[in-house]
Amino acid sequence: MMIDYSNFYARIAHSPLRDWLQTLPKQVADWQQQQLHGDFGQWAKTLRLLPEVEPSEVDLQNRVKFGVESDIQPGDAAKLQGLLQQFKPWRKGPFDLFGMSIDTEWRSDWKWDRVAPHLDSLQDRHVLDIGCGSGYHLWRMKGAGAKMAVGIDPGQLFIMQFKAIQKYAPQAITNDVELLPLGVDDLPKLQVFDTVFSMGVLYHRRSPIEFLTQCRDQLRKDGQLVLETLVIQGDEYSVLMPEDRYAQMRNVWFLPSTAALCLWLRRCGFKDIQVVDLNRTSVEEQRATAWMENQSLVDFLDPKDTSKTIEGYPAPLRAVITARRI
Ligand SMILES: Nc1ncnc2c1ncn2[C@@H]1O[C@H](C[S@+](CC[C@H]([NH3+])C(=O)[O-])CC(=O)[O-])[C@@H](O)[C@H]1O
Repeated sequence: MMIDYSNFYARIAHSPLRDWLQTLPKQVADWQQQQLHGDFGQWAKTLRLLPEVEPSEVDLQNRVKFGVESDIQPGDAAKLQGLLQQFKPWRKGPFDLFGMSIDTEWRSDWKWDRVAPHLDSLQDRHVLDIGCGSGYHLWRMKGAGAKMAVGIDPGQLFIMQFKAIQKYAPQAITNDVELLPLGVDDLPKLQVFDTVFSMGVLYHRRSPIEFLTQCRDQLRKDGQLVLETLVIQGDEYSVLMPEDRYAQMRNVWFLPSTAALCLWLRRCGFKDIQVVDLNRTSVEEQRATAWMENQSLVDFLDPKDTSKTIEGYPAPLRAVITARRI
């Protein structure tokens, strides 16, 4: 029932991430022993049943695609589809495996398209994605030239989905892209990453200032932060805290204006702070699909006025902000 991260530990032993080995293996071992989700055993079994298939083609530059239809026997294709459906709901993607499209709730590729033009080159960089979900963007970071793309996320179904996709990545890539079962509070101050992404996480944190400080503590000097989060319209003193749910999401705490967020970033030790994108989330970008059959954004907006959530707050508006560590 264990997930084996020993290849990853060996991979980072001779990399700038080597100091992580002082805490990481023990944290992961404790997690495997104590904190596994009730369905984890079943998920691990599903993972082991996935058919062995070698991809003849890989595309991480325009999409996340491993293999084409002719790489896989029809029987195995049906088996693959059935097994991957056991990891529903698939929220972040889409993924293209041997001609099969995993059509996820989110078009995470659209988010990538908004972020990518504003990145310092990822060529040969060590990159961290805090709260990476199923790891869709990790693959795109690798596709953009990163030496290593490492994600952390405590969501165990996301980890299983990532492992299922990773199984079909060629060996040369597999070792450079990893998702670790950690929350942001589990990270030591590594101060080594060239780029730190955190997309869709800040509003889930009770203490956003502490969170921004934790992001900074992973960056080397002059390293780039890429922050994507929900914002509201307003001046530098405007911040929304929902009374309870926001667009039906629990655990939503602070939605600042972009001006307030820039102020927070200045106070947290960042420079070169730029709001590079502002986007109202559309019901085409976040919607129910065959791979995520639950309710989605259209159900979370006021049917009479879609500029509002069903709770009466401004509908989701997302900003991308880049900054560098002082
Ligand atoms: N303490 C924590 N530490 C790290 N991650 C956490 C923590 N708590 C929750 N998460 C993770 O943060 C992610 C937020 S989703 C963004 C995914 C991707 N980045 C995207 O931009 O599409 C957006 C949303 O669901 O609202 C989830 O995968 C959580 O498991």
